[in-house]
Amino acid sequence: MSASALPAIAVDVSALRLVRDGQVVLDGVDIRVPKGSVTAVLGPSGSGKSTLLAALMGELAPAKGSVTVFDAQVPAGKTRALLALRKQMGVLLQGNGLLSDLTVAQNVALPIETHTRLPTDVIDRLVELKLHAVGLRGLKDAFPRELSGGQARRVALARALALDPPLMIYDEPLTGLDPIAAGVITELMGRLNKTLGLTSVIVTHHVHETLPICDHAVVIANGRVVFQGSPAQLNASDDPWVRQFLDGAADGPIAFDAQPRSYA
Ligand SMILES: Nc1ncnc2c1ncn2[C@@H]1O[C@H](COP(=O)(O)OP(=O)(O)OP(=O)(O)O)[C@@H](O)[C@H]1O
Repeated sequence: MSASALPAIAVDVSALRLVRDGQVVLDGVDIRVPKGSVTAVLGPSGSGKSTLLAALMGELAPAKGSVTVFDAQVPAGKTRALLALRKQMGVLLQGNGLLSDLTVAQNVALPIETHTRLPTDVIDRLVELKLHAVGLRGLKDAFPRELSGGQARRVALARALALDPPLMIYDEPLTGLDPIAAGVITELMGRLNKTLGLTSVIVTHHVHETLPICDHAVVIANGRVVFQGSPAQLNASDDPWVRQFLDGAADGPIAFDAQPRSYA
């Protein structure tokens, strides 16, 4: 699908209920991710952000409701249809998942070699372009153990971009990085979204670092969406759930040690 043929809503989550081990994690969740946006999915630890991503990637089937990505319902099970949809998603998960025995270039080449039959010289050129996009062309022959945390995350980002997916999904991309490396990754996520014409969904609790590159924000708490709108609207919100999360207050409606709720 060419970028211009994509629908205006990249990800549409409707009346979604997600259950893990008999416990309702999310219920009645409606989220619309506008095409071309950088959308932050925010919420306290254990609120269900990663569980939502699992549904987006077809790893967890809805107990109720639906998830569509570029107008296609996310298929259940490890089907061919799911594989095809997953090729449209570049995913940067917590931990970089780089293979330690492979060089930087070999790590980035892996998805291209797996999913295409392109000749080696074309793959080499594509890898060079992806590494250039994250500012690491000079490190193509390095091994993961020789990289700093920020460099390793940039390599993982180049690999996530390898197949030119129109949708990027980031799960806690700033975790474990020092403030400078976190700033570099944040700037890259925003710049790549713009220059490559992507849609990005960033799951994070790094609110203040991430919001400046976002044009849409969703806050999840207590198993539901408590806010959806622009970063300016988020900052202006006086909703007690939103305020407690943004201000990092110990007292408020969000329980510090929330128990999962029973599946009714
Ligand atoms: N694989 C799993 N099996 C069973 N329960 C799970 C599983 N993964 C998460 N949960 C439960 O689902 C709830 C939501 O967890 P989830 O990891 O989605 O939250 P989160 O908002 O991503 O948290 P964090 O910010 O700490 O990563 C928690 O109660 C958690 O214990």
